[in-house]
Amino acid sequence: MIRKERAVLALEDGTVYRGYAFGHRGETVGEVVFNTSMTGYQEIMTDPSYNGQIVTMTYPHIGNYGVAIYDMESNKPFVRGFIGREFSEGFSNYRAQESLESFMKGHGVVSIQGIDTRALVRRLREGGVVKGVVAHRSHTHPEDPYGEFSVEEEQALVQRALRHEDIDGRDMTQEVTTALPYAFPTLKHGKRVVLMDFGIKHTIIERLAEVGIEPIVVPAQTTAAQVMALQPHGLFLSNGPGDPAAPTYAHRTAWELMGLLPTFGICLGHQILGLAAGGQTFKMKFGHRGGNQPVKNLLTGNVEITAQNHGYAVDLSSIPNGEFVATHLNLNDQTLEGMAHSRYPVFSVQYHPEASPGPHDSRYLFDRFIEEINAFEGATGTPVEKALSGKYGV
Ligand SMILES: NC(=O)CC[C@H](N)C(=O)O
Repeated sequence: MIRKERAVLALEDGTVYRGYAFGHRGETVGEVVFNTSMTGYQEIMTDPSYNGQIVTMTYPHIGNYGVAIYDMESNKPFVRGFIGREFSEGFSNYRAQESLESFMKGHGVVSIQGIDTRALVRRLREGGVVKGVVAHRSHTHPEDPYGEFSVEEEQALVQRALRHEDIDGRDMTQEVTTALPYAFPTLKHGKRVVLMDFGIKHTIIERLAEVGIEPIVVPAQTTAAQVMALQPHGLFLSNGPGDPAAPTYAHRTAWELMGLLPTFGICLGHQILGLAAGGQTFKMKFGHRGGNQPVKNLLTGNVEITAQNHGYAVDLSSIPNGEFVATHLNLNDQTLEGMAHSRYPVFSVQYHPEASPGPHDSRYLFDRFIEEINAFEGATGTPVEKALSGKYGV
């Protein structure tokens, strides 16, 4: 009989799931969320937007194609922990260099498998996301990693989850943004776009480069004056972790630049545009995380199947004076998925048009961005006059 090292997942509501240790041996705490993608575990783990979260994959078998260096969305995993029904120990993929477990061990990702992930996801859907602790028995009882935790020990882990700081209200962009600006070299000379890095995924940079954009990636705290000093043709606001209401400096920068540059925002970047315009965001019960979220494009009437990863949404009705209008809606719960400024070439989506992992239905948004940049450049007058000429609005 193979003896497996024990582990538990203890939630702040007192629920304890007993399973087996996987990945780096230790103990971890974070917000427990679920993702319904069937593939893309590596991209999910390395997406900085998951900073502070422990991700449960609903698909029951994870890890069988290993981990490949080309599939990194950033330089390391940002998930605080990973939960699966069953993780593969081996892998079969000519592109891969290592197994999921060796990747997790190399980067300190504490994980648990062998729990009833369907029951866990039902709980998160019904009660909303909660904080939780994943603890490996080998961490506290190295002499007997195969034994059970006592009820007292499990209750202490529940208390640890309860005491953990909420994501709500926390500015986490500071933890993931680049320390220094850097340029992304492209083969052909392209349009210069300042990319505010709140926790950028590499695939977004690649999609921008593909349409002829040369991004200059700058730290989240960069001011509007510093952005303009780079003489860009456009502005991009990236995805990122945490509560979008917290990084108020970013709302100010976005507000000061509104109308001066063609602007595209994705996910956290979309939320920041809503907040910059005086609107509000709210925390959703369990968010949207997966690769098959249906979104209606209100401009074309098409339905796009989209990749998503967010726990907050913009309340469009809270934005004063109809500054932004809805362009995309989620067909599952009717929340706002995209908006455009009523006068300026400024638009954004809550979902991830770069996918990775996910369908490619929404890639046209990158073409739209370069079209807006080219049109803005071709127009005459001051930046505000160009933006106000009305040619580039919805
Ligand atoms: N992917 C993202 O940019 C996520 C945005 C934000 N942290 C949210 O959870 O809603």
